[in-house]
Amino acid sequence: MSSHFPISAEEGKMGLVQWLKGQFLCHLVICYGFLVSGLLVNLLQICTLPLWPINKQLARRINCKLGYCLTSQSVALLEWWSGTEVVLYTDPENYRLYGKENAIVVLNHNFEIDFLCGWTFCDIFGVLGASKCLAKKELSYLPVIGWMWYFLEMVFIKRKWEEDKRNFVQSLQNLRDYPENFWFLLHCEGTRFTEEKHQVSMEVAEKKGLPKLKHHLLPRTKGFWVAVQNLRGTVAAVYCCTLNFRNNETPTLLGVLNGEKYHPDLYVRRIPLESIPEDEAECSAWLHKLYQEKDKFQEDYSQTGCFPGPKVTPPRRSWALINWLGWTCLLLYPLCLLLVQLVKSGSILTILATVGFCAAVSVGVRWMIGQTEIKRSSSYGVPLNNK
Ligand SMILES: CC/C=C\C/C=C\C/C=C\C/C=C\C/C=C\C/C=C\CCC(=O)SCCNC(=O)CCNC(=O)[C@H](O)C(C)(C)COP(=O)(O)OP(=O)(O)OC[C@H]1O[C@@H](n2cnc3c(N)ncnc32)[C@H](O)[C@@H]1OP(=O)(O)O
Ligand SMILES: CCCCCCCC/C=C\CCCCCCCC(=O)OC[C@@H](O)COP(=O)(O)O
Repeated sequence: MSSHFPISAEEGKMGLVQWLKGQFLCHLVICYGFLVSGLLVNLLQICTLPLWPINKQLARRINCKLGYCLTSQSVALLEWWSGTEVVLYTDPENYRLYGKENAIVVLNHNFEIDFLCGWTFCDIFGVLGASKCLAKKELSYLPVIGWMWYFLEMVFIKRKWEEDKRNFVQSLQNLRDYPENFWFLLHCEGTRFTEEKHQVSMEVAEKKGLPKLKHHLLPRTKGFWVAVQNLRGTVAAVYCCTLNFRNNETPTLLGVLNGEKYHPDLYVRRIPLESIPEDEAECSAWLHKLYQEKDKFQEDYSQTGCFPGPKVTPPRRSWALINWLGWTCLLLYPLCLLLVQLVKSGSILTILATVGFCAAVSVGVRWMIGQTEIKRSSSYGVPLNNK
């Protein structure tokens, strides 16, 4: 039934803006800016190679800034384009420490944009350029983003412990003299939540005599223990982070690109590193208990729509937007000149080449976005003991 109330000018304007955000041409411009600036960032990172043996700390700092130039574009997309506001539930005493110390972040892995929400918090607390993650090896091959991570000393693993352990320990040791404050993200579940993986991991829990989890896969404990042991003295605390979205939202990166606004809530508890057991078996049991608590928070959230404790909506920083607009203007200018030349020339070949270029940009970024989709998740974790 149609409404009899006339829409106001303000509503009309909002409708137009929302319509524009869904248009392919806007997406093409955004993706073009992201890809071309990303390749330029990669190129500049390569140029820092000769600096590493001479002044490693300076090379690292420069790479953090370059990394920020690229990663913050996707933060700007979330905060300014889609209008998503991240809400933080945490102890105000701890809030003051965020961004001022190194930390290991333990986060659930249920959502396609959990990495993007993580980056947004990193930006809010000023650690985006230096933020790191224990990531599957496949991500290191991602054009632009994966190549950038190589210079940011991200830790990649094949999820095969015997093959990983040497490189893993060495990469963690390298972080001991990192010149900037960093957060090291660990998704202890090791893969994204699917019903099938959940069922398999709960069979493992049963065999191990552990309580079943409803909202998480059973955590794999080795990576956490090794990270804690190797980062003692470097990292001050573990941030136990539990992320969920209001109204049962299932956010996607394509949704963000289409300007859809989401409502993420993050509950953060700060746990001093000294309070975590050193012994592997005790540390493992400690992590299982942590996940049982996290599961309870998620269950309560699904009933009440909120996490415990005071909440705050930290203000978004303008840097991400300024950086994004700067790159867009810088890269749109030559593109516009090229298009004008193109129209003037009237050459079919040049027009075809341009259309081909646009199609390649669009397909390339669509493929990258595909990597974030849970339906394309790896088979890790199914069947039982599959690695
Ligand atoms: C204030 C705000 C604060 C914070 C804001 C939040 C975040 C911001 C922070 C930073 C952002 C930075 C960057 C993010 C950007 C992008 C990247 C995003 C995501 C990438 C993430 C990934 O790629 S996840 C995949 C890779 N990572 C991992 O796998 C890590 C977890 N895994 C481990 O740690 C593992 O231990 C391991 C891989 C190191 C080794 O695994 P392995 O299996 O060999 O050993 P384990 O001992 O751990 O496990 C073996 C035991 O497990 C049992 N088993 C068998 N099958 C299963 C099963 N299906 N489920 C559970 N358990 C299983 C098995 O029986 C073994 O048991 P035993 O008793 O025999 O030991
Ligand atoms: C201006 C903004 C430009 C918009 C275009 C943005 C394009 C960015 C595209 C891709 C960013 C790639 C980031 C990849 C991070 C994916 C993290 C992830 O979720 O990995 C999954 C891994 O944990 C577990 O894998 P499996 O579940 O075992 O399989």
